[in-house]
Amino acid sequence: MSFANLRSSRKAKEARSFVKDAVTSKADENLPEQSVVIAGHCGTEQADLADTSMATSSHVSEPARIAALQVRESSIAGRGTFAKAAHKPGSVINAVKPYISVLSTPYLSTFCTNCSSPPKQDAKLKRCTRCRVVWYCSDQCQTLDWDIHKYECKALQRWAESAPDDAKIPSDALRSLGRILWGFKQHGLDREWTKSMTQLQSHRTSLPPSAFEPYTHLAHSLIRYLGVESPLELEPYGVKSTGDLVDVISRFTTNAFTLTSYTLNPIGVAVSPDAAFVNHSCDPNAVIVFPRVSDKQSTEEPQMSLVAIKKIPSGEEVTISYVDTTLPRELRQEELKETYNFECKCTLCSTVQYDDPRTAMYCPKRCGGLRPAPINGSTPPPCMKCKAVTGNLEGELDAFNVGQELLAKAATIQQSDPQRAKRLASNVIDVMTRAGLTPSCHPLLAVTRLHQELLVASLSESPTQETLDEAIRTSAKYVAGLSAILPTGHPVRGVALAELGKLLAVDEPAPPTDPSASLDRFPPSGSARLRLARETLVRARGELMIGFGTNHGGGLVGRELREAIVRLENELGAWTQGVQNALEDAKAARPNAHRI
Ligand SMILES: C[S@@+](CC[C@H](N)C(=O)[O-])C[C@H]1O[C@@H](n2cnc3c(N)ncnc32)[C@H](O)[C@@H]1O
Repeated sequence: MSFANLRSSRKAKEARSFVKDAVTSKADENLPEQSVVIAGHCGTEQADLADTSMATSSHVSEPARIAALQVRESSIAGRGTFAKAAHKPGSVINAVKPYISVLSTPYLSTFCTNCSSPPKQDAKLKRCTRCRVVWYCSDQCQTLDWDIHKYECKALQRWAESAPDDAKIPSDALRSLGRILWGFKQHGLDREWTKSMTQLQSHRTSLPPSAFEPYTHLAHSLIRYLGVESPLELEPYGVKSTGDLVDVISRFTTNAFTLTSYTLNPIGVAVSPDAAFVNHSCDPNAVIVFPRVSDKQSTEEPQMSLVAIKKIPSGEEVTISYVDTTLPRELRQEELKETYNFECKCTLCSTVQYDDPRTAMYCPKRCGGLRPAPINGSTPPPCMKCKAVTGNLEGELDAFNVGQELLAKAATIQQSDPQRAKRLASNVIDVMTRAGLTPSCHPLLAVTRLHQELLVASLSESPTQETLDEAIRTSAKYVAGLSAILPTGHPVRGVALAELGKLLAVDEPAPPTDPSASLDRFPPSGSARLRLARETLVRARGELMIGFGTNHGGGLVGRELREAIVRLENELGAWTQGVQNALEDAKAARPNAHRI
């Protein structure tokens, strides 16, 4: 069930709330200064929305972004991107529409192929009537995409005619490569578009043997998808040899970004030379996000935005992470080697991190200290505070192995059998927690995330108090784990906090009749819960203003939260007002009571 549905159930209750007068919103007082008028109890909704779009449409202008960055030789690797001015956390260093973006197959009918937006409210996407594969939110988006889709459309139809039933739509990689090559043909081989794309790094001469088979397979499929029958027919695409074809594929795999929805769900692939010269660090000073810059549909979306999450002095190299930085060193290194062909030597990777939260366990004697997770075949590391060593090494190693195995299993069946996946996740969490893993330790953090997603998805139109509270507790554990690893303002942290805040703000289906009984339990009930929801949402919004860019108003999630905070303010006001009314009513009914 979506948060939107849960929110609408809260709205129904608001209509029944016992407010006497309009309640003044206090949300403004706690929101960052640059935020504009908040849609509130008075003021027309239209006027407020206009303000919002004005504040958020001022993303980086063309001259500003050219002035902001410099690409030059880097001490990390090859070419790197350097800041030409100082940046604060939340500063949008660059925001551009990618050269190509492609939606993953499950999202083709839910997002527009041109602007990656979901349909406007009460509207539907329109499908291309010829290939019946891609969908658009407007005629304008369809027209703009036609330059490339005119080639793609025929290729998709041809592919479907000969493909088996379960592969009627080519993979994301194949559709992306098709768009890159048609781009070369459409723009011209001597044009800026093509030149920028062919300047991107290729690993053709240093590909590991493990890449030969997938590359060969992709090359064959690409030739079939393009519908070419002889090598000569590849020349208009700038491909004159097998080596050229390997270059195209390698440039794509080395420089592609995951296209995400505004809440960070992966929905496809994007490539842009404007972002491709940013090197990797496991402790980066910036992120790439797709925040949705304006509340309005825009053909300029998706805006691929490079946002500072730490202070970046002028002249410093800008870095992002190519992989999930909540993973421990070995797993990050494995993925970087496999996909990007390098060994990371950043500080996090090259120095021994005894206190790395990604591998932290509690002291076996529970003295309050932490210790690194044991590794198969090595002496178990002692607690860093009291030096105690585990007496249950085998049990702990088992917990890690079982955790990793069951995480993979639960992830595989999460769509087909969510109930079983939920039970599996819950059991694994128990095993790992009993073994002493901290909430940030891998794979406990990953299983907690999966469990939280499954719990939220299973909340029905009328969730029970028990299921809602369990979702809140799991969300809180996930936020705690993330907060130990990611810096303040990291967009993943901001979105996780926003999810927790929204869950806390959902109507309690069956709150305890005596609210004082819930004072020391988590989550609390009644007004204490609403206050916690508000605090969490305000904190989330502060972090989103960094992670999705201050100029972007914290992205669409940040802008949505601003409205959620106002609604909560009103409701909290209603509680206070209601209690006051009740006290006044009681006093009026007993005029002489105070004389007793
Ligand atoms: C998206 S490109 C980044 C720009 C690249 N340095 C260039 O000169 O075009 C990714 C490639 O850069 C190199 N690279 C990026 N970050 C690196 C790092 N931290 N250590 C080593 N190589 C890195 C790797 O070869 C990787 O496949």
